Amino acid sequence: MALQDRNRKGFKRLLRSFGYASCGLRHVIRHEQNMQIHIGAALIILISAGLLQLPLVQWLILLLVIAGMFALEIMNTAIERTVDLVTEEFHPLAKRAKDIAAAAVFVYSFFAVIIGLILFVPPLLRLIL
Ligand SMILES: Nc1ncnc2c1ncn2[C@@H]1O[C@H](COP(=O)(O)OP(=O)(O)OP(=O)(O)O)[C@@H](O)[C@H]1O
Repeated sequence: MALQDRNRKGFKRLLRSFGYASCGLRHVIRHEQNMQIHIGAALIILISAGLLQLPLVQWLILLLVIAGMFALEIMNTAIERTVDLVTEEFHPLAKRAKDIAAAAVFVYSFFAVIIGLILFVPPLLRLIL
């Protein structure tokens, strides 16, 4: 956002903010392999949920988990870019910051997989057995 826009209010500013956000989103989708993997996984999960006709509450849980995953990956990328802006030299604190941001994604992914198993294994077993 241009610096002089920061004090402006109103619909135009809101629209401009959406524009900047979609620019950031496009960047992450284009340049982050992990984000592409998350999108692929989310599509497979949503199609599977449709095929298994999961109940509404389980759909809502899935959507929340998927949205959280996307948002966390986007924040991780923002932290990576910020660290790169501060230094492109090797620095222990740069490593620490990036590793911790990656750990946040890892922890969330771990629990997302557990939630996925809890939601999908019972209907899959019912289908198979
Ligand atoms: N400036 C730096 N100083 C020290 N270590 C760094 C620095 N930049 C990156 N690293 C180390 O390299 C790892 C990978 O960093 P990089 O910026 O390539 O992210 P990445 O693993 O490609 O993440 P993603 O795949 O999500 O883009 C970091 O987690 C960190 O351990």
